[in-house]
Amino acid sequence: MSNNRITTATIREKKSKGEVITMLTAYDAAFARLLDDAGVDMLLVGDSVGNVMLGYDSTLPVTMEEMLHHARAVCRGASHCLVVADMPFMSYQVSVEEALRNAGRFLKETGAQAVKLEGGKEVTPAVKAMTSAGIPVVGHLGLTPQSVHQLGGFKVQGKDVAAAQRLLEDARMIEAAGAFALVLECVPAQLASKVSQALSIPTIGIGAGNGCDGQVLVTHDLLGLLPGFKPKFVKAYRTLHTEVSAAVREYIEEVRTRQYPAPEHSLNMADDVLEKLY
Ligand SMILES: Nc1nc(=O)c2c([nH]1)NC[C@@H]1CN(c3ccc(C(=O)N[C@@H](CCC(=O)O)C(=O)O)cc3)CN21
Ligand SMILES: CC(C)C(=O)C(=O)O
Ligand SMILES: [Mg+2]
Repeated sequence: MSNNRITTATIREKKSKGEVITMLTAYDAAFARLLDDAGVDMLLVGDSVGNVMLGYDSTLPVTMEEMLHHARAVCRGASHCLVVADMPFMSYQVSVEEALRNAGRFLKETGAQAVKLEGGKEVTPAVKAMTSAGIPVVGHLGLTPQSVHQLGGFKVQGKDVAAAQRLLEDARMIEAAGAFALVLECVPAQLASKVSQALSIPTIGIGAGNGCDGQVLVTHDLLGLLPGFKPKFVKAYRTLHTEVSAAVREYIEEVRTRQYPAPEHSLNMADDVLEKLY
């Protein structure tokens, strides 16, 4: 571990100092290097890799092997920020033993420094086993996409009194189980603020308002690389899909009209060698 690497302690300290934590998703080494160099605090190898990179229509089909493959690539590209690997659906629900073994694979086989898993009270035995084994854990409450079929769609969570109270209780239990941070996805801003004040560990919001201790976003959403996907909480800081499309159209046109490759892109042999060719 290098000396200036962001650690779970750095992330906890940021909350006590009132410094806002920044987190983005990464799925490959090239993006990991760009985001790391830009100074983001944490990278999440999200199981959203299923939607964003693998063409699935949910996160449910994503496997351990796929997550390990992407986590390895991200860790090769990231040298300063803290890398968190998302545990895929069914890698931590069956038994605590299986959960612990799978969490351990991320630290052993990829270089990730922490894992993230979705859920409240029901996952606290797994969170305890992991943290007892020295594996830092990030929790995830609110809209938990691995439960999309049970939730009945991608909807804001914790809107009524009972649901809000349950979420606050789950948050307390995840903290007590040893998690060092907690993602809150698609919960009312007022509830996310309350949870953030009630916990000593930092909350990291996505669609959870400005009162969280940090924010996370899917990098491809902030760059506008996925035309058509625009939930209310997404801010597209650029519209790169139009840039990508324009660049590729130019390439196609220049190749077809023999403008590319131009002489400066061609590799030549020496004249005396050329003369000896028949
Ligand atoms: N590219 C990408 N970005 C994400 O943020 C993301 C993924 N993929 N895949 C995994 C999950 C799925 N996510 C989603 C998907 C859809 C909505 C959505 O349609 N939200 C509605 C909420 C409607 C309501 O209840 O009011 C919205 O309009 O914001 C939200 C989060 C977040 N995650
Ligand atoms: C949206 C974030 C929190 C996530 O879990 C993912 O990208 O998989
Ligand atoms: Mg996820």
